[in-house]
Amino acid sequence: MRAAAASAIRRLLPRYSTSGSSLSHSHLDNQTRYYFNPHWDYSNRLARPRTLLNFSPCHPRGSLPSPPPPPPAAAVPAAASLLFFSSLSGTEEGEEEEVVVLDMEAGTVRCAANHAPLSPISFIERAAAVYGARPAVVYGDRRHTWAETRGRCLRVAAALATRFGVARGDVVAVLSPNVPAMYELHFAVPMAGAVLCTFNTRHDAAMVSVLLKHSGAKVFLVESNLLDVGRAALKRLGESNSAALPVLLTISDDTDSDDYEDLVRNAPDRFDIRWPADELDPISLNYTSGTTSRPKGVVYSHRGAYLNTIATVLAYDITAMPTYLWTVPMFHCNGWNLPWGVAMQGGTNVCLRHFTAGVIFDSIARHGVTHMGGAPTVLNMIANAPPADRMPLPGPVRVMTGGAPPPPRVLFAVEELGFVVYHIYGLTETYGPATVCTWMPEWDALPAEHRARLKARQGFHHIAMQDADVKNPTTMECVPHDGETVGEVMFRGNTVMSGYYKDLKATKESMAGGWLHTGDLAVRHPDGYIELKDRAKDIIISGGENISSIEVESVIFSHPAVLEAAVVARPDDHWGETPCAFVKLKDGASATEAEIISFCRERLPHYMAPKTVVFEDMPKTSTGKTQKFVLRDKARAMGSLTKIASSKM
Ligand SMILES: Nc1ncnc2c1ncn2[C@@H]1O[C@H](COP(=O)(O)OP(=O)(O)OP(=O)(O)O)[C@@H](O)[C@H]1O
Repeated sequence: MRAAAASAIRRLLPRYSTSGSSLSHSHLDNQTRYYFNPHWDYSNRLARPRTLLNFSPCHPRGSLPSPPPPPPAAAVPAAASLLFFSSLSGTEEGEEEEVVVLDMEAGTVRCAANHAPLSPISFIERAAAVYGARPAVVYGDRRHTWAETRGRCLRVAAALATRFGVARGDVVAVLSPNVPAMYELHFAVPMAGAVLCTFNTRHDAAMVSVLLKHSGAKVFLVESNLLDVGRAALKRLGESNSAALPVLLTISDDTDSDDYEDLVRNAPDRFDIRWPADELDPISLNYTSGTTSRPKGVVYSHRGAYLNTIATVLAYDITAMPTYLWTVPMFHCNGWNLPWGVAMQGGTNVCLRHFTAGVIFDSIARHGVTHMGGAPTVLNMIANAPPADRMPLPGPVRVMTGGAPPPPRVLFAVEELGFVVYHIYGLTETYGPATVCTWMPEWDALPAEHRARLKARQGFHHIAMQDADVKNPTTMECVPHDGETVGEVMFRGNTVMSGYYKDLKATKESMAGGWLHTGDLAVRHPDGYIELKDRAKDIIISGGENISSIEVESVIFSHPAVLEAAVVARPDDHWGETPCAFVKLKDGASATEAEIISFCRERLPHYMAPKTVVFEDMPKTSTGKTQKFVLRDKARAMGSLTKIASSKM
């Protein structure tokens, strides 16, 4: 629908398809012209109209003309509301400025002076003005200031628009690790009025071609090390698709053979940023991790991205001019909004193509990193870094973790090294971070293990999310705050996605009853904190008892020989299912199946302890999540434990 709306806007107002608007407001006149207000239900004559009219400075105070009577419903042209939205985006030189009368006894208005569509583009505009000479992007020997970065983004936007015909609402796809171009595209693509779609760098050509087709990308930027995948994806797309293929552009460290640098070098000198016509215009299209199913295309708006950026920056205590180390992939929920967040605070982005624990410690020492992020696997990597790779931290380093349940033992271990962990939880559907485990100062005095257990809880919604709750999905009643009753986590608010791309049915289903249904199962503690127990798909039901795989994993993680653990259901003829643990041991460590099982039985009710333990590497998504569906398939293939045992007898 939004695509249809966008093309209708283009037809109605050709100015938006070419140069964009300049946000200048020069002409105010006495002529009053009314537009239909999309917020006014014309079929309901009792609804109080809020009128859009031309502002006239000559109207004496309190004497704005009374609004016209509502037109008959049939007379409202379908395009009227589109005209309304587009007219709010600012006026060109010589055009009229429109004002919405909000009323408050006919004294309040919405106009360019007091309303602009919220957009993260404004963060880089401000960063260039305030922090212009300060470093924005560091990558190897490369350094760009904020003034340079803003200029480069604008030139890329100009080149995309003028050389490749990228128009408002077009999708620009990117397959790249965290190199400077990937950072800049988070601003350049929205500046061109287009929608940024970043792909998971671990996808194979088949998946990339499916996503290219689904997204309808017009331009496809691929980092040089991923060119084989990119080219193979385009080849597959060409074989299965009659539509025009996206233009392929390369991103390379070798600036001489880099299409991206060519865009920067050969862009037109002048380009007006295409600010969103409406703050709900899409800014990005993010495919989910595909942990439980085929990735879904989640649409973010400028408004949601703006709000979630501010909320994330606040939740994570990012004050002015931080140094941020890029260990969260920018392709995942737009790097948890922090390409925009670091600009908001005029910080320095330390970009990395790949990293190990050694690279992390080295970068922290070299650049004075103050903030970084990472899934619990990254924390685990830090906690288990070989002594030769470790370096003392130059100061406190704040690490935001999320994306998967952080085992308390891992939280404990990284905090021992001097990191300060912030635990956030969210989904692609909530622009990444949606809750934060808000830390209470009185908890500092608790024993370390208790602190880690408290920090492993997911907490409360952040300030931009209206509400988070744990509900019975059938009755929609809230679960009691008893730390035991399990329900589904649900969200509502301004940082819930606009919807699934091209899938209105799935969008409506996901938001049934006025809440976003997450599929995550949780309890609420007496202090109100939410604690995740499992994904609905991952819970194990054994002899009628629900077993939280997260709880069993936390215990296995606390075994000194264990590096990683994941627990899934193994079908069982007698119990229905039994817990089956997949375990990866630390280098040089050893443990047997019987040892792990008895370790768990000493710390958990016996029915929760795994009945099977398999020692092997974990299959992972590139966002560091264990692919439990792969492990479930393996456990299923093992067959019923009870049957095997009884046949042995
Ligand atoms: N802090 C956290 N603690 C526990 N689980 C978390 C945390 N953060 C995220 N998650 C898990 O990650 C999920 C969101 O992941 P994401 O949106 O990246 O895609 P996915 O759900 O893994 O993929 P798909 O929906 O395609 O299966 C949440 O629903 C939750 O299960």
